[in-house]
Amino acid sequence: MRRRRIPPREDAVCHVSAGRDKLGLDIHYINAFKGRGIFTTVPFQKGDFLLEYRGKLIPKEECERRHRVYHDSLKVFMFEFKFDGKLWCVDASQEDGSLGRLVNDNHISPSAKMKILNINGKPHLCLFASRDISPGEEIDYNYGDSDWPWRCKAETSQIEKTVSCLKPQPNCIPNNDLDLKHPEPERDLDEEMPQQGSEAMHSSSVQDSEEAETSQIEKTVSCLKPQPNCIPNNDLDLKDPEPERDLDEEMPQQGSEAMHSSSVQDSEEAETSQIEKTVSCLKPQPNCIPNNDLDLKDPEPERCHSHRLVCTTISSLDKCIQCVGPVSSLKWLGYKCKVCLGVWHKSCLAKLANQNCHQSTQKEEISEYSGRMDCHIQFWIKYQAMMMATTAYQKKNMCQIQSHMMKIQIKTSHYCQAHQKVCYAKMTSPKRMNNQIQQI
Ligand SMILES: C[S@@+](CC[C@H](N)C(=O)[O-])C[C@H]1O[C@@H](n2cnc3c(N)ncnc32)[C@H](O)[C@@H]1O
Repeated sequence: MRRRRIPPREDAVCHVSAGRDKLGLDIHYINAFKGRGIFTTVPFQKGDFLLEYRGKLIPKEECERRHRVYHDSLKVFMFEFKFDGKLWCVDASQEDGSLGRLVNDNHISPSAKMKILNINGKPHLCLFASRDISPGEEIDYNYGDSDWPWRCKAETSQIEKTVSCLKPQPNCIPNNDLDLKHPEPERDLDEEMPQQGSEAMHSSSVQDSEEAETSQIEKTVSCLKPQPNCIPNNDLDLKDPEPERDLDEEMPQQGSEAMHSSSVQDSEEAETSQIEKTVSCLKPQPNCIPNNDLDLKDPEPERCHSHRLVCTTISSLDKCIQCVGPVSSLKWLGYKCKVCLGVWHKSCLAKLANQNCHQSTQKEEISEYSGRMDCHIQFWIKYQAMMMATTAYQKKNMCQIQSHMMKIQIKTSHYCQAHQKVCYAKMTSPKRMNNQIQQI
């Protein structure tokens, strides 16, 4: 027997107002690449309200500010849209247990469409079924026309192979470290029933209010999708609205292109080269490795059988043990052994690490040396490796991601959540960030 259908708009208002997700939906871990997704446990009819993309509603200026400080892994949770002639963003980067933020992209045959509903004068991003959906199907929608890294089948299949051994990621990761606030509270239900909401899409574009539901909105709103990894703020330019469309229409094409901002890209490029060096130290780690394991020239081997290195400012009078060269007339940043007080250039240590990298397998080296590495260096290496993995991800080099994760013995499935926590902590204080890295 067919269940009585609640009018979709009414259903949406009800759930939005209550600030809760609908029954009949569940979080599933899919794989290490795609992460989690939302799946149905009951059938849904075409047009049914499914979910609200909940988060913190922020104006354009705050959205731009967060773009500057957020890591790419957080930016994907920023959904920008146009409403009432202004640019808004729902920032769902906080792990708050809501389902909408976990809905994945599908630009080929999505099961849902995003629309903007005006509820009590405020915009709400709501997903509606774009076709009948059977139990067990994934809810997904078109994030918009962007160069989303995951939209490459070859890559995906490669990842499936490479990460097939990884354990599933936990469904909902609470993040207590966030200072971000929750979305707006409940709204009234006694509004008039609109005929349709605007469609919205994830990415750097925007969606408009119901009264301005036009095809243009659909383009701009396409960027509404949980914003792609690195969408520069200037991608938020709004275009003129298009005429309304109902849920049965095909998904609009996204107007804005999602791309990494040049600043982010540049800094990552720069970081990468340094990281390359740093991570290389994960191999036969010279930093804090006993002398007999390395070719380090130790000035006083009998007094220091195991270097304990810290990254610190070195006096201009001290010379690097490895190259024995004067550095500069000023203090320099390098590594000092807390036991023998020997000092090394970072670059010299990196070279040593590279020299030793073929002596044993990486895994053996990590397990052998990681226990002896100075905590400070562990933080640094882990952080750098994570950043490097992020760069690899953005460059669609999945093998490299695997490789970097292996180096620091973090499973890819755990990497995302660990990284997210570190990024949040970084926004608040360096100490917090260090604590997070330490917990990895
Ligand atoms: C808004 S989040 C969706 C939830 C995410 N899967 C998770 O577990 O947190 C967007 C991120 O999910 C992943 N994603 C979304 N759609 C995807 C797809 N079709 N294939 C692979 N990854 C996808 C990407 O990593 C993207 O940055």
